[in-house]
Amino acid sequence: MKEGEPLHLKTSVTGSNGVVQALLTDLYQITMAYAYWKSEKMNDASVFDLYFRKNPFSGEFTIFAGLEECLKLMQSFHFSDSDVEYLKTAMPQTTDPAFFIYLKNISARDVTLTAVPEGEVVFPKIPLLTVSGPLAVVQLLETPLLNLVNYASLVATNAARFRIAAGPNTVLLEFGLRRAQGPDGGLSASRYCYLGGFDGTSNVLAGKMFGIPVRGTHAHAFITSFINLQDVKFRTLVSADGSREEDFVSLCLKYQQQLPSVIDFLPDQVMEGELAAFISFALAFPDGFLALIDTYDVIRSGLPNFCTVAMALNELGYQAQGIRLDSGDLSYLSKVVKGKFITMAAKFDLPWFENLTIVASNDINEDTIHSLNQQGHTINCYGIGTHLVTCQKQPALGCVFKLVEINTKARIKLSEDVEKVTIPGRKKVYRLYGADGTALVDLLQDASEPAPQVGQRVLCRHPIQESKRAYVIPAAVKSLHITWWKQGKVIEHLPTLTELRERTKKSLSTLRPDHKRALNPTPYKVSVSSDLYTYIHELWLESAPIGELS
Ligand SMILES: Nc1ncnc2c1ncn2[C@@H]1O[C@H](COP(=O)(O)OP(=O)(O)OP(=O)(O)O)[C@@H](O)[C@H]1O
Ligand SMILES: O=P(O)(O)OC[C@H]1O[C@H](OP(=O)(O)OP(=O)(O)O)[C@H](O)[C@@H]1O
Ligand SMILES: O=C(O)c1cccnc1
Ligand SMILES: [Mg+2]
Repeated sequence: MKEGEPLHLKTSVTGSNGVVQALLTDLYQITMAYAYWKSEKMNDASVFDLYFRKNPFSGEFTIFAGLEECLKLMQSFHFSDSDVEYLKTAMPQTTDPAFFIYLKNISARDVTLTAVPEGEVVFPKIPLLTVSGPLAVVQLLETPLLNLVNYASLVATNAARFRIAAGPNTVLLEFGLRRAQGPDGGLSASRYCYLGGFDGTSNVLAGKMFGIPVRGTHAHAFITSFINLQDVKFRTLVSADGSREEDFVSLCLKYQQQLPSVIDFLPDQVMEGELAAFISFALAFPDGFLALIDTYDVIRSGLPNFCTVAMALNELGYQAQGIRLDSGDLSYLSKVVKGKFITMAAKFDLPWFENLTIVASNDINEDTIHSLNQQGHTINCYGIGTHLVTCQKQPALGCVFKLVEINTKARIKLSEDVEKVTIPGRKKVYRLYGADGTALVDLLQDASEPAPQVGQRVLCRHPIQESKRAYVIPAAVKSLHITWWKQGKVIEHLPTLTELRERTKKSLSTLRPDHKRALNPTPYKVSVSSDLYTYIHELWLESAPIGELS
């Protein structure tokens, strides 16, 4: 199985999550469907946009994710006999029985879904999905589509932010399953954190289902379960080349005598149980020895014990992998560890000792990583759980699903808060790039307007504020929306998770660094064409009753 390749065939788009189904919706979608049906509006031609209004985490970008799951929903969308039987009990007795026959026969075959490709960087007000089709059916899709996009995009964005904070070369592992919001929260987090730039997950089911590399170390329980060396029952290890077999415990004890003068520790202060645990782990995984060294005392016990076992492994032709720190001052301790590794490398002429993995975990968030960067550290791998998967800094994205056109007539939703006024009509979305490949602005136009052309000046206007406008001469223009679902079929190739992860990386690389910085990032411009600006404001005036003062 290739990395990022799920077990099922991509073309089949079979539902991977049985919970995602037509009934996973709010009751009001069903009651509205009934009222539409009663007034014979159910087949009115509707267009809805799904978008968010504000980037999460005080940031200025968002990663769009969840599209493949939306397409799976489209494919499986129907009400089964038992769903309909249940709905008969949930709806009032007065409900016309013919409505349930209508419900039984609906599907997404007459729905068209266009969307930004999954993994793309997106911004407020940009329709991530535009869903058009029979009013009642598209209305019924609102809740599950929002559910599938909101958390996926939020956690993918969170992961991308951790990636930016950690830099491109640090390994990022997602350790969140135990803290996630339920089983699906855990699985979704693993999938979309990988999309957002993580390198692996501890979640084994996510590894099987999505082809994400699975990684792991061991827990404090493993260390504390060993009391002394008598707990090591099988003591021998065959060398890597198979030429000899040694009593591995004795070999470790030999190095325990040699090392104090090299890395400065007192043999009577190292914890014997910890050494026994490390030895047992090394015997089980001689090629993959990575030890959790903070159970008792990193400097006095964990680190000396690690070096002892690593040297014994080395004598038998195996290279240790590294250590994990899960408490204490991670900047200070990582530097101490690195210093000792450098000493070991020099003393024994083992260059790889200098580059061993130093994993840090323990309640790490984006700010911790920025702070560690400022202080200086030698961590080259983070294991991150709670803050990543629960998105503690901002637990919801707030995507909305708004009607923008009915029977070819544009609709607008007004609000006291001008930022909440919807952008009416069926639109097209373009991203305009500068000569150096950076994204300059996203431009929304009415679908009937001609696309902006490379090298030709376009007036880009703030959708609301009259004075905010700019001329842009794009060096490249990308139409952001693709039609994914039409006439009951997925009509585009769906990328693998690895391809989506690559897209995220590439898309983020087109964004100027000041849009991505953690503190007070510059907002990216989302604008409308001059014609769309005029249209919005005309419709706004038409739709807002004039007050009378007396
Ligand atoms: N150098 C550092 N700068 C900023 N934050 C750090 C640094 N080192 C560790 N942290 C963070 O500080 C917090 C320390 O956690 P806490 O106060 O619970 O102590 P602990 O080290 O886990 O102690 P315990 O030994 O009880 O497990 C963690 O969230 C960790 O990520
Ligand atoms: O801290 P997080 O970012 O959520 O990462 C996952 C945590 O889960 C594990 O231990 P656990 O927290 O279960 O036990 P501990 O707190 O006693 O180490 C691991 O040691 C990490 O600390
Ligand atoms: O493998 C690990 O070290 C791990 C996995 C899950 C949670 N904490 C740590
Ligand atoms: Mg913890």
